[in-house]
Amino acid sequence: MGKVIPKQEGLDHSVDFLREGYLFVANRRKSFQSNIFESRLLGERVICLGGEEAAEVFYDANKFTRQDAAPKRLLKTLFGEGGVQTLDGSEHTHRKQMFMSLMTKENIDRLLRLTYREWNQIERMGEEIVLYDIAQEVLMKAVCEWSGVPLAKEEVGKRTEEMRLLFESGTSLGPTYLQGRKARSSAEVWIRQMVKEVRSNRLLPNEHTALYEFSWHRDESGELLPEEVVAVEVLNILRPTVAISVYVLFTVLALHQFPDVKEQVERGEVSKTEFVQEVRRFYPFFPVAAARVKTDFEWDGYAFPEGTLTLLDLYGTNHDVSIWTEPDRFDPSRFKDWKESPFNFIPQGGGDVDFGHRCAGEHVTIAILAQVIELFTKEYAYTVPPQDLSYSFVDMPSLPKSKLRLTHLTRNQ
Ligand code: HEM
Ligand SMILES: CCCCCCCCCCCC(=O)O
Repeated sequence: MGKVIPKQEGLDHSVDFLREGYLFVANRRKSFQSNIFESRLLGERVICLGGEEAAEVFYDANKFTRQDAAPKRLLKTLFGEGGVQTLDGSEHTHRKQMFMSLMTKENIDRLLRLTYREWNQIERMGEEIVLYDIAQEVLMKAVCEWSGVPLAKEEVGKRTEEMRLLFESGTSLGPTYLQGRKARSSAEVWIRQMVKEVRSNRLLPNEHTALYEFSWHRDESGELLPEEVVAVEVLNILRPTVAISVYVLFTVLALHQFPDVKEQVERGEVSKTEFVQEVRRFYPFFPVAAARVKTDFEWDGYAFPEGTLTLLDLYGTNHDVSIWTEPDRFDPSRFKDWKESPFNFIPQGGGDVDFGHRCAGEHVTIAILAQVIELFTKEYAYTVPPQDLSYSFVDMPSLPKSKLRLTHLTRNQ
């Protein structure tokens, strides 16, 4: 008889999850003094895990499946139906390769040239700007061009807003959630129309762009993907890239709030990449990853019954005291002698990126944020006027309340 998993009593704690957000799992791991506990969420028994060893078992594809793991409400807004996040086994590996074929160094450099050009075309220099909005338009214009997706000037606002709604509405209730669903169906219609035009040679995107590669991708049996799936997958490139705007805010916030660390970067004592790693570790972004137990197994003496929904605490693992000394201190130098493992630093998932569900866009994210550090330490001068820069651990995703207003933004000659 296996060990009993510490259990949070009570009927259903979905409200607690929404009320405690990023700290829901971490709070209970602390109160149970355990890296595993069970609760009831969304009307079913859920096992919650955290820490490096737990991440290792969570990413074992023999133990966990992604089928029916993501809650329906996230499929209707954030992820879409039938995307790579929901696949397993060889079907997943084959579809993941379609994403990873875009992530070559030369293709990422091409995206960086596009984001650099868009940063340098910000119109409202000198006046007050809201960095969250500006960053989203910069990233949207760049990633659409990178992906071969035509985006007319007059539709930039609408399509960027739709991407924002996809990643902001997943955990909202009521009207915002419905706005998120509407944004998803509108965005999918938009891309599906393009796929039709690509497949009838009326629209000719370049090779090595998402629209080209995904429209012509052959699945394992040599078939083209249904166009609604191509739309979901193209949006799995556009939406997360626009979502990097959240990390852009936290990167500029960190430069502002930790001036001594900013000087270390400017003096080269801390590298841009180390700073970016610490931004991805320190700030809350993706809270948990979800999977289901594939077949009964036992880990560390605990029984995992087939079909059980299991959550991995991403934020809490990046702040786990048994992995990180003084986890709540912003200190990029901790990455100088960091013992890298696929399971102890997992802001964008863990495990293997080709054969597992680790984020396909991690290198893109790091590259874009390193460019932001270059811009906001060397190439731009700006003032951060008094504003509410606090961010909550309850909102998912979380943001500085003011969305980071900047004034007197000018380019250093
Ligand atoms: C260029 C930007 C990005 C792209 C193209 C991208 C794309 C993807 C894709 C396709 C997946 C599914 C991988 C799979 O199921 O095999 C994924 C997973 C994931 N991404 Fe990203 N993403 C990007 C940025 C981000 C950002 C900014 C975050 C925020 C923290 C993030 C967090 C995650 C997480 C947590 C997962 C799930 C990992 C898991 O299922 O275990 N991604 N990403
Ligand atoms: C429980 C899931 C909560 C989702 C809130 C954070 C969403 C960020 C998504 C960023 C990457 C992406 O768009 O796939």
